[in-house]
Amino acid sequence: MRAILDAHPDVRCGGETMLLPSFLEWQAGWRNDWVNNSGITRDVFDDAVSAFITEIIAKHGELAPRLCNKDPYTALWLPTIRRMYPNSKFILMIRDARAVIHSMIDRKVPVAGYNTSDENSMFIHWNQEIRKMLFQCNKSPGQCIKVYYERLIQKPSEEIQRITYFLDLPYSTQMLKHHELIGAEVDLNDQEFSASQVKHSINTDALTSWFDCFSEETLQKLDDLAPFLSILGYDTSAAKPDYSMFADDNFYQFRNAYS
Ligand SMILES: Nc1ncnc2c1ncn2[C@@H]1O[C@H](COP(=O)(O)OS(=O)(=O)O)[C@@H](OP(=O)(O)O)[C@H]1O
Repeated sequence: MRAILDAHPDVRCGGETMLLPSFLEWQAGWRNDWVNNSGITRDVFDDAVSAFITEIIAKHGELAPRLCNKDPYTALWLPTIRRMYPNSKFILMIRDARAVIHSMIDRKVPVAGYNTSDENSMFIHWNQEIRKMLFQCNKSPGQCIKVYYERLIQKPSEEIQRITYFLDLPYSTQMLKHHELIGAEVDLNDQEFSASQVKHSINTDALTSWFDCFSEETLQKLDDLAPFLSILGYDTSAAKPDYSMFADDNFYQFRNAYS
């Protein structure tokens, strides 16, 4: 998603900072003490925190009319970020937890809170995190949209138009060709875990890469471990679900209040 946005002439996301998720967690821990007679009010602390974030985002790449940042799970801090950046907009990327967890295990992506040697606990953790992020996103109408990975890769042009409309940006066909702009408009850091895939045009290869990778026992317990999977419209009854419904023209008409 961030490479697609980077391909827009007015946008610069750049690679993951790998720092902001830990920084956001750290600053939250200090907030309990702001009324400790030190004179550091919430506003003062917000100014200091946002100054740090702005410097990192602005200076870790080229300046552009629109700056963006992509780091995993920053949506957990949506209320704090919204308060500090009232004009900010958020894209909550949603993907089948089975694919997310398979990706973390297979690529050995270290994400805080996930124990890659216990797949059941990973589904439970995903469920907790997505619940919080959906709740925050739903409480931010006009400022947060949900984008389903399974729809983005099957209907890229429609989804990208939806995203640019939400971001109040002109649609750019360059966004469909991010792979042709790597090294120019799109800066790609080979340290990023998915760099080898991002180099390709938008494709559906990763849709089914998790098939046959989980134990039968885990797959049968999914509705207990991660009830948000079916709330979000994923078929938990099949070992090899059909994702074509995410490409339906009326996909958004059938979303429930949460999804
Ligand atoms: N061009 C293109 N088309 C379709 N899908 C693509 C593309 N580039 C990356 N990907 C898939 O995105 C998954 C990684 O996303 P992220 O970069 O956000 O992940 S990560 O934070 O680095 O883990 C990762 O999923 P998995 O393969 O399941 O790990 C990638 O395959």
